[in-house]
Amino acid sequence: MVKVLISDKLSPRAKEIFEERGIEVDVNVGLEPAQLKEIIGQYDGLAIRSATTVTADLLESAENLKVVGRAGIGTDNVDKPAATQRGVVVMNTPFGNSITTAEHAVAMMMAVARQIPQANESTHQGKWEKSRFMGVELFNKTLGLIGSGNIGSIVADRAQGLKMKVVAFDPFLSPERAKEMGVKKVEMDELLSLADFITIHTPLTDGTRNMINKDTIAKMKDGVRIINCARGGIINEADLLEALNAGKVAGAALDVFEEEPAKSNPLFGNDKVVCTPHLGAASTEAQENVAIQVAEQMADYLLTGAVTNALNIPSVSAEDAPKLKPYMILAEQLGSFAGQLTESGIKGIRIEFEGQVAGLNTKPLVQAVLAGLLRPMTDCVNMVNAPVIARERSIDVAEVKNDRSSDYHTLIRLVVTTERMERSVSGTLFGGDKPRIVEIKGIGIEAELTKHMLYTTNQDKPGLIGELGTILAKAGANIATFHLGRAEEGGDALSLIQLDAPIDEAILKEIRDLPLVSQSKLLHF
Ligand SMILES: NC(=O)C1=CN([C@@H]2O[C@H](COP(=O)(O)OP(=O)(O)OC[C@H]3O[C@@H](n4cnc5c(N)ncnc54)[C@H](O)[C@@H]3O)[C@@H](O)[C@H]2O)C=CC1
Ligand SMILES: O=C(O)CCC(=O)C(=O)O
Repeated sequence: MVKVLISDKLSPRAKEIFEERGIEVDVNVGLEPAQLKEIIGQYDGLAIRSATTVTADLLESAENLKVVGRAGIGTDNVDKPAATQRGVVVMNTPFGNSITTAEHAVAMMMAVARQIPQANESTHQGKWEKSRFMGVELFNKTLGLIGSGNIGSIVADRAQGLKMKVVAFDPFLSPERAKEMGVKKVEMDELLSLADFITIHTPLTDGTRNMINKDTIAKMKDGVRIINCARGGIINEADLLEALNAGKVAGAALDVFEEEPAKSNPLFGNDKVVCTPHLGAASTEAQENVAIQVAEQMADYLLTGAVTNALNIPSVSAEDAPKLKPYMILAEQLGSFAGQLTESGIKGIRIEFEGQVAGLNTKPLVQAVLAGLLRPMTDCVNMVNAPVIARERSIDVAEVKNDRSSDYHTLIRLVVTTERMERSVSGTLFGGDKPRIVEIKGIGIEAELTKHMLYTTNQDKPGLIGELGTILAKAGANIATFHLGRAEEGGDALSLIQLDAPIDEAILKEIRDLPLVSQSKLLHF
């Protein structure tokens, strides 16, 4: 019998749905990691919220596990690459708690504007401190929205109802969507300088971790108020505390913390800080929505193989699957390569299929490219919803097929046009099933994309390889493979270096500071 464990507090509807579908369910909330590891081997499915952390170590003991279902949005508590490697589908429920979380952000903004929690506590103590609690109005103030996806766009709508002006920074926000939302699309620095209130609605990724720090706070208006109902770790808590103490930041409202559960935190006890214990999604309605949705999705997958809202696998029919499998990996890698390098709004992409691949069902491949491309920007993208998300973000997607082969018997080329540039990347299959990159920005290069890749563009001049090697050796970073390509002798060149382990930002900076280097970035696959 199929067996599921619910390891976080979910609405009882989830258990009922599993049971109605003939699935055995255990509910065991609050397990220590070691206890969970001990029992996880019995289960085909694991239903969680944010308290359970699904690590590579846990997955090693999960020999029967087929699906992890997150009743909620953020899946930063799940090691998705490790789950993918073990063939475990990771699903989330991308929309069930968006309204509730947006409402919490608005409530937190009001609470910090009028010091409601502090005034509440004082009044309960019988102090009647009318003059202590002087607030500010929201009317006519500028709200800076960082991240304008599902939750951010609802917050923008509600804030406009309160007659606030909304400016938004989101690399994926198109001018058309900004207009539709009634917000002004701005760059990050402009947002920081304009906003009276700043609210964050991005996932926690390598790109957003520590985004609000000493430097970004310095660019904010004096007396700014900051709201974070997204994820801890996006705001540097030590830097925020310093800015609160210096009076630069007038108040902060935080639902999420660097370390959760947050039992102690340097910001606790600070009179300018309003805190809630990760309550963004905590409404009866949202919890009912996400519990029902996750149970239905997991039951469908476990009983019929149907896939909805999966973050790490494509939806493909059983017949096409074996033929498409190596191409799916290649397509996702090409998208991910371009997505990780893209730092401005994408206007359009063109996917060209040449030779053998042009004769296959390329629809899932387009979806795989899009999912790879959009994943660095949003937790919610999967092979199924990637085209919808691309459409919502006004990204034009064009597909070109040519069954004649050129230099390679089969080739996928991705061309991404952003607000600033056009970038192409192509790949083929070696030996019928081994994905290889064969071209980047018109420059020929042959490389396998593995877990940690250092991508560098530079001028083709003697000495660079030695300098790169020296920096990496000094940092103890082992080079597994080294691939080079150049447009012409002495011209633009690039390298893809496969590393055994990631390198930190300081080493990357050293590489970027080399006179011959124009760009260097660590990519993960
Ligand atoms: N406090 C709570 O209980 C809850 C927190 N969340 C958090 O809220 C986050 C956002 O949720 P949704 O709006 O549903 O996700 P979404 O995927 O619809 O929107 C996220 C947006 O952030 C943008 N983004 C990514 N990197 C960015 C960057 N560096 N700068 C500016 N924008 C960037 C993306 O382009 C995207 O538009 C989730 O990832 C989750 O971590 C979600 C639900 C409940
Ligand atoms: O499940 C919760 O309470 C948290 C929800 C959340 O953070 C999410 O959906 O990303």
